[in-house]
Amino acid sequence: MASFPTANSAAELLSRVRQRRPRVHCLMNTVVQKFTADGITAVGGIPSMTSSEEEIESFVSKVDALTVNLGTLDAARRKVIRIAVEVANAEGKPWIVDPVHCDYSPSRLMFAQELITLHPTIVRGNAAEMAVIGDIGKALRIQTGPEDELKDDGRKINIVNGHPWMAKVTGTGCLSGGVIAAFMAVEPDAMLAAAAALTVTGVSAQLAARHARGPGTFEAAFLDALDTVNTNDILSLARIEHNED
Ligand SMILES: Nc1ncnc2c1ncn2[C@@H]1O[C@H](COP(=O)(O)OP(=O)(O)O)[C@@H](O)[C@H]1O
Ligand SMILES: Cc1ncsc1CCOP(=O)(O)O
Ligand SMILES: [Mg+2]
Repeated sequence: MASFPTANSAAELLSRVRQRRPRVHCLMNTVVQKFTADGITAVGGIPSMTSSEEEIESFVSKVDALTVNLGTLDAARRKVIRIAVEVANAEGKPWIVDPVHCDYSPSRLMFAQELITLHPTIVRGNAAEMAVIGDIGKALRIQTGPEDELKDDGRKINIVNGHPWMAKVTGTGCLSGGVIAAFMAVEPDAMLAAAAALTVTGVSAQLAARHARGPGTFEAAFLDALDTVNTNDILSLARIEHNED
């Protein structure tokens, strides 16, 4: 029987990420490449970021997990994403899709839906994006927001951590996709991995908010907290709720 995520499993998986230092490749929008890479590094992973057609096959072959983010999408990145996903699938590597702004553009929505037919491990978006995405097959569904809702074939989990300043910093959702990929690299159960990743980011945000004055100082304090968050912080602050319905 599948197990349910807990504060203990989140803390254990964070230790695993820090110990194993998984490699995560990010096909990331141009706005938050630096912030996403910094978040992955701070939590203990090793990011790579190229979108070059010549290099993508080699890079995906070298990493442990892949993040596909559809922000600032263009024709060249669509081509590279298709190659990356083919390599990840052929090599059995976990990958996550973030269908950024698919609710703004029919063309981007169609591309997101095309990717979903290729069996991503996880689809994560905000409420507006997840409202239009439709059927995601057997992928783990994550809708982030004031509460993060995670749903697979038998488990429904809410993570009630985080801070409103996360919504005032561009790219916290994109960064969460990178951190989730780092956790998927060390834990095959996508629900346990993603719940741990979102608990760690949410608890880190709460710790950061104690030292910040607004979104600007919060952004730096959040990266600091991803680096220093520890088992005690997680055990005392994690709010992981199991839903029966
Ligand atoms: N009001 C809030 N309170 C707590 N956490 C939040 C809040 N709004 C967003 N978050 C957190 O910020 C991150 C990004 O979520 P969201 O804003 O839904 O994504 P996106 O950046 O893709 O729009 C998630 O980790 C989520 O938990
Ligand atoms: C990550 C992010 N957050 C706000 S704008 C942005 C980039 C999204 O790119 P696009 O405008 O092409 O959706
Ligand atoms: Mg987003």
